[in-house]
Parts: sequence; C-alpha cells; structure tokens
Amino acid sequence: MPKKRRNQKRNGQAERKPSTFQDIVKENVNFEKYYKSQGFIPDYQEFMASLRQTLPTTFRITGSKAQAIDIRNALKRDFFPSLKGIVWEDQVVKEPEELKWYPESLAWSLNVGKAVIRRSPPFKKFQTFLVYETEAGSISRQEAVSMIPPLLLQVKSNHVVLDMCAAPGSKTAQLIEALHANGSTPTGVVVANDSDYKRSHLLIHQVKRLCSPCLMVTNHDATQFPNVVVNDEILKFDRILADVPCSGDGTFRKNIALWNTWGVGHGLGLHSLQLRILLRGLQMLKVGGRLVYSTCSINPMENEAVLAGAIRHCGTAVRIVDVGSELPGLKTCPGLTTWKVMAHNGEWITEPNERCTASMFPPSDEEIKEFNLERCLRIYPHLQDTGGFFICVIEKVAKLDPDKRKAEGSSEQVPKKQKLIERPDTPLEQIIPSPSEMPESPRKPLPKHLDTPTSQIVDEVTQPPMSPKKHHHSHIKISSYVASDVSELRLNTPIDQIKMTLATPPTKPQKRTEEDPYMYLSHDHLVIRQIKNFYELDPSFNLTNFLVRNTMGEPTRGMYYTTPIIKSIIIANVPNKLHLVHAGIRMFAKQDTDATCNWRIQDDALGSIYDFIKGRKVSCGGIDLDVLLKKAYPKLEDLSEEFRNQLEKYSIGGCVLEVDTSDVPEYNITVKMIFPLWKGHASVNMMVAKQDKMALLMRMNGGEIPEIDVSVGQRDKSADGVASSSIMVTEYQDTILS
Ligand SMILES: C[S@@+](CC[C@H](N)C(=O)[O-])C[C@H]1O[C@@H](n2cnc3c(N)ncnc32)[C@H](O)[C@@H]1O
Repeated sequence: MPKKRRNQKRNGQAERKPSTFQDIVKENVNFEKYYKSQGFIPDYQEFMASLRQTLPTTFRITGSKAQAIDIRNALKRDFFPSLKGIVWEDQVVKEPEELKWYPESLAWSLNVGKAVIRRSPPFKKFQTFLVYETEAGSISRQEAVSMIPPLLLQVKSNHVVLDMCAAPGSKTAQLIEALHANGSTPTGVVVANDSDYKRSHLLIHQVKRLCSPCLMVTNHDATQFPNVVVNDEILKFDRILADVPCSGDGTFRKNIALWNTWGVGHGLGLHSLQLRILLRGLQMLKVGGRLVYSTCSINPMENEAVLAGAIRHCGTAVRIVDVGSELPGLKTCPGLTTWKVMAHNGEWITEPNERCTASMFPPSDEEIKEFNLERCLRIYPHLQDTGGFFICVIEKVAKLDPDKRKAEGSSEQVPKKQKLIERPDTPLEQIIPSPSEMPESPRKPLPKHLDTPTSQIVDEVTQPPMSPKKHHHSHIKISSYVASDVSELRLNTPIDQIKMTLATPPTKPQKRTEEDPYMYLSHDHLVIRQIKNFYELDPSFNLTNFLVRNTMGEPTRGMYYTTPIIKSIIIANVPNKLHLVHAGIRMFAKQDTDATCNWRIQDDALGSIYDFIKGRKVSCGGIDLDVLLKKAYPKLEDLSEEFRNQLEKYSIGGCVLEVDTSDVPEYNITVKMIFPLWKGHASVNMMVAKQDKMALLMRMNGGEIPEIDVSVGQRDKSADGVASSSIMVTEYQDTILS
C-alpha cells in the first residue's frame, strides 16, 4: 500500500505541519459541519469564538480544610487587594475570580497574560507564592470543569471508591480529599486505576503529596477490572468515577493541535470502549451507590449515546440523578435526548451500518421518557469561560437483573443476550463486542492527545520521564519533580513543550515492572515493639497494619502503613487477582544514629499516627518555629528556654513537635501544626521537606520571601543521616532567583 503523503487532504482540509502552535489556523471544516448541523449548541457563534480564546488558568487549594482556609485567607488578604485595578498596556488587567460553584471559595480562575505576570511586581509575587504552595502540595492547578465530577460523587469518609480511569490523578486527589474531609482517618478507601502503566506511576507521584494511607493504585483495563474479594465476598463500590478516555473535543482551547486533527471517527471509535467501561462500573457499583460518568468531549456519541446504551442494558436498576441544584452557580445545558449520527465518511445516517452500531443512535420516544437523559450536564466553553465537558450522575437502585426490563415491560428492543446481569464476572464481551471486534475501534493506541485532556498533556510534558525501575514507585522523592510543577504554574508552559508531547508517537503496550511484595509484619515484631515503647503508642493503635516492601519481610530502611480495609484487600487479592502498583504510606524511616530507637516518623505519615502518640511530644510557638524553619540544625541554645527545657527531658531520637503560632499574630496562621523533629545531643532538626518549609515561611511572612540565616549549618553528629530534609540555604536562594 502506498504511504500516505504528508500533505494529503484529511478532515476536509489540507493537513499541514505547522512549525509552532501559533501557526495553527483555528478552523476545522468537519468539526463545524458536525456541530453546526447538530443544532444543539446554544449561541453557536459565541461558542466558536470562545473555542478560539486561550483558556484561563484555574487552581484549587488542597489539603486539610483548616489549612486550605488559612491559605485562601492569605490569598485574599496578602495578594488579591494588590492585584486590583492594575493597568497593563492601557488595559485594566483582570484580577483572579472565584469559581462560584466550588465549595468554600477554594478554587480560583486567573486570566492574565504571561507578560503581565513576569513584569508586574504584584502578579510576580502572587505567582511565586503559587509556585511554592504548589511545590508543597497545597495548591493544585486543574481545569475548572475537571473539578466537577468528584464534587458530584459526594464521597464520605467510609466510602469504598473506585476511580476507573484515574491517571494522571487530578480527580483522584479530590476524591482522597473528600474521604479525609472530616479530619479523622477514614475507614474507606480510594482505588485509583489506569490501564496505562506509566501513567499509573505518574498518578502516584501526583497524589502522594496528599499523604493518604487510604489510597491504592491499580493497573488494569477498566472493562475487565477484576472482582475484588474481601471477607469471601465480592467488594462492591459505594462510589465510582468513570472519567473515560475520550476524543477531548471540549479541549480545543488548550489542545490547539485538535484544530488540525479532529475527525468524526474519533468519537465513533471510542463509543464502544466507553460503554464497556461504564457497564463494568455499573456491575461493580453497590445498590444505593453513585457513579459519575464524565468526558471532556461534547460529542453525543461519547456521552448521551453511551448513557442510553448502558440504561438499555441495565433497565430500571439504574437511574440518572437530577443534580442540577447540587452546585449552585454552575451554568450547564441539559443532556440531549436526540442527535444526528454522522458516519465515518462524513455522511449523515439514520440506520446502523457495519461500522456504526445501534447504540450510537438516539433513543426511541418511549426510551426518552424513561431514560431522563436531559438530567445529564453539558458544559460549553462560552457558558462560563471554561473548557467543554459532559457529566452524568447515575444511581444504582437495584441489583442488575437480566429479566427486569422485560418484567416491567419497559423495552422490547434489547436482545436478551445483551442484558447486563449482576454477576460481576460476566465478561463484557458477551454483552458488547470488545473494541478490537468493533469496526473503527482504536486498533492501535490513540494518539496521546485523544485520551489525555490538555492539562494532563502539559503535566506529562513537564514531568521527567519515569524510569520503570524497581522500587521506583515507593521511594521516589516528590522533590525531584519540583521543577516540573514550577513550570506548570508559571502559566506559560512553552508551546514547543506541548508540541513535543503531541508529536510523541502513540505508546506501545507497556510492560509492567515486577512489583515488590507487600509483606505485613507481626504486631510482635521487635522493631514494632521498640517503636511502640519509644513513642508510647496508645494501646488502641492497631499494630498489625505495618508492612515492608521486600522479599525478606524485614524492616530494613522503611516501614509502610495501610488502613485495615487496604490490608484486607491486599491479603485476599494481591498479587494473584489485583495488579497493585501502590498502597499505603511510608510511616517510619531508619536512621543511622546511636538513638535507643532509630526509627523516625515520616512527615507524610504523622497525621495518621499523631493521635496515638503519647510520648516524646514537645511544643513551641511562632518564634521558635521561625528559627527551626530558617536554620539548618539550630543549636538548643538558639531556642527559647521553655522549648529547650522540654527537649532536654528526652534522649536523642524522634519527637513530635506541636506548634501554635498565636504568640505571633502577624503570621496569620490559625491552624495548629504538627511536625516530626529529630533531637540530637546539642541540636534539633525539623524533618520536613524544604519546599514545605519554604511555603510555610512565605505564608507566615505575608508572601514575602524571607531572609534566611546563612551563617548557621554546623552539623551535629547525633543528627547524622537526617540531613536530607534540612533546609539547604543556597538551594533555596537558587530556586528563588531562577
Ligand atoms: C480522561 S483521562 C483520565 C483523567 C483523570 N481522571 C484525571 O482527572 O486526572 C483517561 C484515562 O483513561 C486511561 N484509559 C484508557 N483506556 C483505559 C481502559 N480501558 N481502562 C482503564 N483506563 C483507561 C488513560 O490512560 C487515561 O489516563
């Protein structure tokens, strides 16, 4: 077969190779033909004009609620007033706007050019603050519309949640935050899955900053997600997010290459995969549970047609929930009850053919009344200056029953063999042909941009490539990713970087790296007894949930901790059924010192064990905190007498530091903070990552970059081996200056 010529016509227009994204002409004849003739987009000209505008940058304040509110207040108090009324090149610059529908004013939109950010001092200061808080994991850049599905899932702390297509994890992060929202360690779990092994590791790095012991990451094709067994029963999920791979045609504003590549075949080709993922999700959903289906596409093939297909299979066991009033202030359009089907050749068709299945066509009049497709939410870019998006919330009201629809006389159309039954191991191939059997299925992996919302393409570009080394997932330090996060938040990711990703050839099926085993330790293990006695752990703390990740099953360098539900899942399903790539948090790390107990608590895990620690607790105020943050290894005499007296009671080793900064009201920190501290013979060291220290210092100083004392740094031998997380003063300054 002759090779396609480069400039061959495709999608109704000459395909050209632009040298930069600026060269891309924001036109696509076939896209216009498709959507204009469909006629369902209100104010069509405004819609098209909006698609050609750059997308504003949006971000969320993350983490525990009390701290998030402190950060929000710092933004409102120390930054936003100075961003009001700034004039740049004779134009008043837009100040940050709150996303009205996002709870507690914790999400914001910023629509400012990079020239303003670089050259206007108040914006530059604001941006530096965002960069440091992002490094510390307290702020997350995320597309506004992508924040909606997790909110509508209404996750509670006891929920068992599955995120079926989770990478790179922005929505998983929200699900974890919701699980932790009430402050105590949740009894529930978030299982975040992605079929792409490399992307599942990307997710781990993104979400690790949240330090949750309630996260598991798995690597499966969601259409064949295995039945997870717990206590001899198949686990059903209270909440499921199916944020499925899609054509991404709601992302034209960010993914500019789509103007050149959009074709009607993309949506048609994904329909079957999306339907199969949704059906598997509904099989695994608990009765009474909620599933949110979402795409960043506005194409009915990938949205209402998928929903209608699923309801046809499940009958009255599932229903679309009316969530119109759940996020007040969010502007949406109702889901479609009818649409036109365009075949691959660009012709409108009214009957299925060998390449377009019956499920792609709109429902019958009778089905329209039953399905309530109008309850789906459509978001178009011009409604509130966002990307395009589609969301549907489904509730499972009864077990899936193959005869239910027939019994209720609601449909004669669904062939019996196509009905989805409750037995969760029913292979979906029996119900829907697998993508490889479907005409126009993605026979080869889709180009990256087709399953990757643009925000994530940028993430991917800016993240250093993952090397699939052993131990990689569990030991990699988030700090090695700092540079990428910084560039992400500089709001001006170079266009050539984005282009690089889009030009990346489709990924080949990836090999999984063999995972280290998950070996739980006996509660009676010598090291556990030592830790228990040293930190005086409360007897109510469950000592059976510690694990190590080596074949010897012995604690050598680190000990991990999972919640009990994760332990039950791992014991019954890993490695035979479930391909687990991450679970739990690293709670203790071994030090090479002469302390009685050489195991120090990790900052990331302190929140999960703090309530149970009864010994080795010390406390200080804002003045001592300032010293601990600015100096590496401050000597005991550098600290207040009161604080020093507490420290002198203890032998060398790990301690827990409680901080209340109310002695320095200008720090404006209302939340009480806890940190791991290492007490040496003559000095102390706060065991916190340097980016976290820097973010905290900036927050305490009203966003100003504080002076750091470069004269100290004399290392105390008894604190040897703990140097990695101390402040490297010169590094700070390099970061600040760069
Ligand atoms: C739209 S993205 C998900 C974005 C993610 N929910 C977030 O908010 O960061 C779709 C994801 O689905 C994954 N994917 C594609 N096919 C899949 C399948 N059959 N099973 C599971 N995941 C799949 C892709 O690797 C991609 O990461």
